[in-house]
Amino acid sequence: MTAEIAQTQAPDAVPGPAPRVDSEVGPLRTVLLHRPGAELKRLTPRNNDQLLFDGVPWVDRAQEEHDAFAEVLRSRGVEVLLLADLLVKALHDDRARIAGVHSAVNERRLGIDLADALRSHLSSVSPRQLATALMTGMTFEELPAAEGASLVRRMHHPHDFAVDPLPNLLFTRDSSVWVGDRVAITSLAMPARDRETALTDLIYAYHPRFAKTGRAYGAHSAPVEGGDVLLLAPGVLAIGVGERTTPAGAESFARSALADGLAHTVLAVPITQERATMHLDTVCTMVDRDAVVMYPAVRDNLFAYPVRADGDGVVVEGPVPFLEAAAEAMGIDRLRVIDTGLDPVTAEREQWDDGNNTLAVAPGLVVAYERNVETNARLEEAGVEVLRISGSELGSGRGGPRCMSCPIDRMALK
Ligand SMILES: NC(=[NH2+])NCCC[C@H](N)C(=O)O
Repeated sequence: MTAEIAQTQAPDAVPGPAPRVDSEVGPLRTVLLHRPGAELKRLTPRNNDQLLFDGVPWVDRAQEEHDAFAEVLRSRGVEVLLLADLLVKALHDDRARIAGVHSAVNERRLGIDLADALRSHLSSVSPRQLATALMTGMTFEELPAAEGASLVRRMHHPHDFAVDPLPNLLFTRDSSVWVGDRVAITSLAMPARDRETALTDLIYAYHPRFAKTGRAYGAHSAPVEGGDVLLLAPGVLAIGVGERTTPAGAESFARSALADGLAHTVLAVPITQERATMHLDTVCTMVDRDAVVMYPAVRDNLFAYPVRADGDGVVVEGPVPFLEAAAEAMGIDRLRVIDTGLDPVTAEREQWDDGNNTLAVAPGLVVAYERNVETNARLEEAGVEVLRISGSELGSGRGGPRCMSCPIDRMALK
């Protein structure tokens, strides 16, 4: 099935109970992906670091790899929603259009006149053209011709960005996260990704499918990224705190989840503040209801600060060993760590290539990059079924199957 056919089939509203996500591994019903598009063509050796890519991907191949990823999910009965389709649909609402235009036009960069010209241009184009501009960005050379002189236009290089592209939209995990039947619009730490949440925000606000969806983490002030949020079990969240999510982000997310009754325990987990471990899900993902795959180098030194509700406030304990705190909060004897037993160099290489970043389709069934041969073999030895996808190009953005997916509906665990 092509992406084109799939999009025309995605219904605006689905009958039945409201979608919800209470775990990392409950059978996956619906997932949000973003098929990478022209925004990846904006990457050059001069801007790729700033745009958080480690190279310049071959875009056609990245799209093929992504289509194959989506197809693997569909073959397992998962409904795949594509972000661009949802965005176009949402932008049919005038309020969404205003919000979208507002998010794209940066007066500090453009100056008042050019900003006005861009605003009126973007307000006049079709929803699809506006969606493209919002995702792909615009260079100065692509701005509409305008009357009168513009110093800003004259002095910028034609290839400078008037509206920044969003190549990291690919990683839908980070810009929104479902907890129970609510969705939280996150607050992304890096300037290159900041505007992504304007798009997820307007999708959930104006796409008819989400008309009844409530919000979590309404404040979305301090940085919290979805890659740091793990739903270990119903009512139990782990939040990585490191390069992206800050202590303030973890605290306010925890407070709001506890106050809303979406969680009874939130484990704040410090992780090393560096690119290789930018999110908790780069070192640890769940592969079964009581099992995780974890980067061996962090296994014995992951700690957690358990946060629980206490009257109107919270109590904070710890630090305590993560695995023990998690098992206790989850009400199980032990949270198993799949013993990858890898030598440190192989482990480091496969961690970098997102070997620990798996997406569970059901308990004991995960999608993983094929290149992480050793980690995948150990998962299979431990009884986890691995659906392999290729990610030679997708991986240049440093994200694996979990990063590239935002579950919207999972069945309850029995
Ligand atoms: N959940 C994740 N691990 N996401 C990976 C995001 C990768 C992206 N290039 C970034 O640097 O932000």
